[in-house]
Amino acid sequence: MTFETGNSEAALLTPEEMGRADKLTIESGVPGIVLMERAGQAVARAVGERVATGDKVLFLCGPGNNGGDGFIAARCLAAAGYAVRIFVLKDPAELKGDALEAFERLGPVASNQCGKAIEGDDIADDFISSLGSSDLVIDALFGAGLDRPLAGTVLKLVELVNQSGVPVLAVDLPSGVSGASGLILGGAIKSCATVTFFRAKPGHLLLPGRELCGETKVADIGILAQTLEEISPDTFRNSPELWLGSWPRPETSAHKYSRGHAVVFGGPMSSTGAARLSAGAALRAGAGLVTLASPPDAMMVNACHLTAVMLRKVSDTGSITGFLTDERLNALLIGPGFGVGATTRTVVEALLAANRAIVLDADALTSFSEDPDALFGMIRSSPGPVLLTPHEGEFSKLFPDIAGDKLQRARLAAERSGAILVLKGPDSVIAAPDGRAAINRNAPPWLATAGSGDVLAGIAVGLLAQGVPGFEAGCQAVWLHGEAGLESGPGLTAEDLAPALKSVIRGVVDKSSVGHR
Ligand SMILES: NC(=O)C1=CN([C@@H]2O[C@H](COP(=O)(O)OP(=O)(O)OC[C@H]3O[C@@H](n4cnc5c(N)ncnc54)[C@H](OP(=O)(O)O)[C@@H]3O)[C@@H](O)[C@H]2O)[C@@H](O)CC1
Ligand SMILES: [K+]
Repeated sequence: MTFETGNSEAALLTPEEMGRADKLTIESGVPGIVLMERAGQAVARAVGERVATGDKVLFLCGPGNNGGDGFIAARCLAAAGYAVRIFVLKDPAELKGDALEAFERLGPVASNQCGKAIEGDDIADDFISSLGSSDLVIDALFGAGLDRPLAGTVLKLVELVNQSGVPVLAVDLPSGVSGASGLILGGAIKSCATVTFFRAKPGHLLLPGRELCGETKVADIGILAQTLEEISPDTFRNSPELWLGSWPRPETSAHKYSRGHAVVFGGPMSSTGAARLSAGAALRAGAGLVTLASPPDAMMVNACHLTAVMLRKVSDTGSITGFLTDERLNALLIGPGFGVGATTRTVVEALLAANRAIVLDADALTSFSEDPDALFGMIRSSPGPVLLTPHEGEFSKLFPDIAGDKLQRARLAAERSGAILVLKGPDSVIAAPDGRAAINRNAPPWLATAGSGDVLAGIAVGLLAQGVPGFEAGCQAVWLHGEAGLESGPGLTAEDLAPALKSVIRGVVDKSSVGHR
């Protein structure tokens, strides 16, 4: 993979990769304590945006460098006139390296305002009384170095902070949240804001971690973007920076055939709406033409509801194969409302043999629950890009033995199936067999409504028809779908999404046109 500017801006770093960025920067001549100063000062600025001079700010500082960032911020805020109180987890005599240096830089603040959060196996009384009267808590217990579940008195401490109702600002990550996976290890701080450094971490975007971060701010601490070339991260925030370069911008001379022809395979008379939702979305996503391929019994009901989307009768696999001899039909979608069973498996096999870009959704996935390997074998022999768009239920049927966090599971499933995996949900993950993965965060909860997935699959096939590569098409589709959900607002139904795409696409086109006018 070439590491381009967009990738750099959208890159997410695991705690391990962040450690490498830190190490490379230190090796290039920037001392660790300088990075810690910048990190601590960024935290102090974020505090200054939330509480006023004179307010009581309580610091909880852990034994590592996360605690060190806390000491720096505490020194800056004390100097600025805030009523700072610092509680350390371990005896300061046990601090090492940059964290020790940061503690020493506290000077007189250390002797006047510092106490222990834990005495023996109990939470210190002094901490409990200070917590109740604080205006803000700074969680500088654990960040990237969290390596086991919170337990014992530390867990009690975290629970006490959460129960206090005092707002919390987290340094790097809310303590207890894994930066790599967003999972909660044992228990975790619930913060209203988080300040992280250089680049966000997967745990800031994946649930449940994302919900505990509050508003996440990424502070520049002087680590250069070039550092990423060495690290070559393969996890990204799903945002236009990642895929704007692949956005399908029609040439001035474009005609409808040059913008691709998507085909959506629809189901029987009793379930035709899903495929129509998909077809309408494919057209909105920019495919030049969209045809709904309908079984004979559903022709009338489809004909009554379609206008710009074309209709074609296909009665069996033979007539589908005949239809696909038209090579202009370059992207196919099957699944929404199609029906589950042997016929679906046969049609999917024919489509995968037809060497087109394909989206397999809903019933097309469920039909292979008994024998997913048969599907993966066919995908591997199909030269065109294949997108699988399961929700969690469909995923667990196709990949019953794949466990782990959402990012790991999507990656493993993409590798096993040979397809681009779009694992849907409030934090959808798009993963490619080559290891790239993107995490989406713009989907509002009101997108969880009947037909919403059919629209997503339709957007994806519309983008594939325009020649967008598989991974980017998956990322673009998920992002556009989320934005359309935001644009439509609470109370939306799936029918609202395709119309809402119009202004969303205008926004992307405006961004992608910069420099092209
Ligand atoms: N990288 C960068 O570029 C920069 C990084 N910076 C900052 O450094 C932070 C990372 O620092 P870090 O590596 O020292 O780890 P950190 O999060 O302080 O925790 C380690 C300590 O926690 C302990 N511990 C762990 N789990 C525990 C548990 N469940 N329960 C109890 N204890 C537990 C563990 O203890 P031990 O295993 O030794 O008992 C160890 O002592 C990073 O988040 C950011 O804030 C900035 O300064 C700017 C530049
Ligand atoms: K923290």
